[in-house]
Amino acid sequence: MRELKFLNQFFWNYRGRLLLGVVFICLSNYFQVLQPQVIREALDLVIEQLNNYRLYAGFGDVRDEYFGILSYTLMFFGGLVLLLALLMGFFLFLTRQTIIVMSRLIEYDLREVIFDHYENLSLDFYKRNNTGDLMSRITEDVNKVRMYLGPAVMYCANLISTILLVVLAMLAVSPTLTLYTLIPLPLLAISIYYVSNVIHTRSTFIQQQLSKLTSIAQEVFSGIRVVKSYVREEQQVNYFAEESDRYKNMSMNLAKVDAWFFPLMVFMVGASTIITVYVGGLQVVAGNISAGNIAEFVIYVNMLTWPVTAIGWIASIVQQAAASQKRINEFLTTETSIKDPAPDERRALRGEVTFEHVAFTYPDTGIKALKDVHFHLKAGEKMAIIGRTGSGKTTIADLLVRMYDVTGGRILIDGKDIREVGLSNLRRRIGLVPQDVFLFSDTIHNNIAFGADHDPSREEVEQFAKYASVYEDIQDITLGFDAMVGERGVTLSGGQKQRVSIARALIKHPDIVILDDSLSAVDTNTEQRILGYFNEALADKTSIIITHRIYGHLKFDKIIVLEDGGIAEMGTHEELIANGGYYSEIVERQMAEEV
Ligand SMILES: Nc1ncnc2c1ncn2[C@@H]1O[C@H](COP(=O)(O)OP(=O)(O)OP(=O)(O)O)[C@@H](O)[C@H]1O
Repeated sequence: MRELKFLNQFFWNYRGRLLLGVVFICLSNYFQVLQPQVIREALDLVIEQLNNYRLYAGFGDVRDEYFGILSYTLMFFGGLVLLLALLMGFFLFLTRQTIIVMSRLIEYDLREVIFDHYENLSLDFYKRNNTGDLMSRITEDVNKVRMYLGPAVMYCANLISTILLVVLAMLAVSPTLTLYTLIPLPLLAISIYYVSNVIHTRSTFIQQQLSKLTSIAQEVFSGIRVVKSYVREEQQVNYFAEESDRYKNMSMNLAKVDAWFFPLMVFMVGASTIITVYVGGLQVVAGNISAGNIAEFVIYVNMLTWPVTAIGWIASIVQQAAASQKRINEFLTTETSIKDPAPDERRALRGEVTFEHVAFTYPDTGIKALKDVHFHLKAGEKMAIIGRTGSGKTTIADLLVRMYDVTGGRILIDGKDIREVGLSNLRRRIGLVPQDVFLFSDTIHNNIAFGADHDPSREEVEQFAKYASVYEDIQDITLGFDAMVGERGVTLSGGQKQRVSIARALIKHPDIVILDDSLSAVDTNTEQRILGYFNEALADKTSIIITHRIYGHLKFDKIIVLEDGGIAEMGTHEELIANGGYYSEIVERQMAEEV
């Protein structure tokens, strides 16, 4: 329950609504409790009038008069009960409008807080936790917490005020009858609590099985090309059927327990009613209470049924909410490992990059990705990083934008340790085109404009698409720049995606550009055009190009060859050719391929 304390600040923010909600629920219950009293009065009066009516059996006129009074009285009481019901309903409406609306507002705030926190967490957090888990905490767990914020709070206030008002009204009539009537109710609360718990446990398993089914289906449909080409349809159907069967059995088990819920409730309420009628009857005979009081008590018992049943239900909701809030808090208390020392910093970078004996070990796997990497790039210089797969090239790019912090040595930009410069400013000023291109499910225009700090015009977006050599490709698509990409849109080829991603990085007007293997899927002519832009428009910008291929079109000031996380070769094209190492090997291989 400690976990739920976190939510008190949200209750405090909406304290006005909460307080009003409690007042409304008390008023609603007050009018509800008046109803049985009116009914009792009506019943007692009817009995009395009936006796009188019978008494005047021989006196026609007086009899008729009594009959008139009786029907008038009944109508009056009927109207009164209706008025009370209306008042009760009106305040119940206001209760829901305050407490349930409050819970929805808190749910919204909570989601925003979690989303905002998620976004600020570093990449290693995302590597440690899978996306499904992150999603379920922000959706399902928040939903469960919402049940506590709204319904549980409302039913709890309802429970307390109903019990208080009803028991006070009952005690005013007969303490003995009250005691007898209330005996079965704690039993009802306890049994409902147990049944609710069993229902909850089984529902959780069902929920898990359902998400398993969903992910199986999703994976099969996403990988349908592989499934079809390996003729594995039947195998997948069987697997799905097996899991589906398990889901069905679990649901059947739940249905059995569910079936107990209402009979149990009806049984307990029935027992309470019988006791009331029996003990009440004895009291009427003894002259302690009136016959109308029995009817009044029977209505009270019915009034108490739902709130008492709700005890078990509330307890179950609170338990689930506490478990969910614990999971949410786990992430909310996770601090980002990448701190921003100057969030408000905004300045251009000159573009001087220095790696001083940089070492880096991935935090979770312990893989030593970089060892003693040492180089210096003057502002405006162009550098290529070449190396076998897994040699640490991407790691260099990630460290430069502080996706991770170095574990040894330091990285300087314009002579300053990057851990001391503004993180957002650093990322804003570096245009990184990552190796695994990701485009949002949005229009091509918006995907490119995403990179800009301002809201760029169509002309500007088109201009950068031209620089990235993807303009003509986009023109060939029916909707052009307004075409959607992603799951429900056009499918761009690997090379087109890479170039859209380059346009997105360039529209930032970055001071340092890093291309991480971003030209691997483009042909030589296109590559030539893109690199032409680097030679001309970006001539004074520092550029780092990670590649498996040698680009003859761009004159690199420095080329480094990485091997097992360390620099194996470093120099200009001519120097490295003269060296006769890995670099000259690929140059030779590439030349042979081109021939
Ligand atoms: N997020 C990560 N967590 C743990 N280890 C990682 C992570 N990313 C990369 N590695 C490991 O670090 C090493 C260097 O990887 P890196 O991606 O920098 O290589 P690369 O030279 O860019 O390879 P490629 O040319 O295939 O893209 C590899 O051994 C890789 O397995």
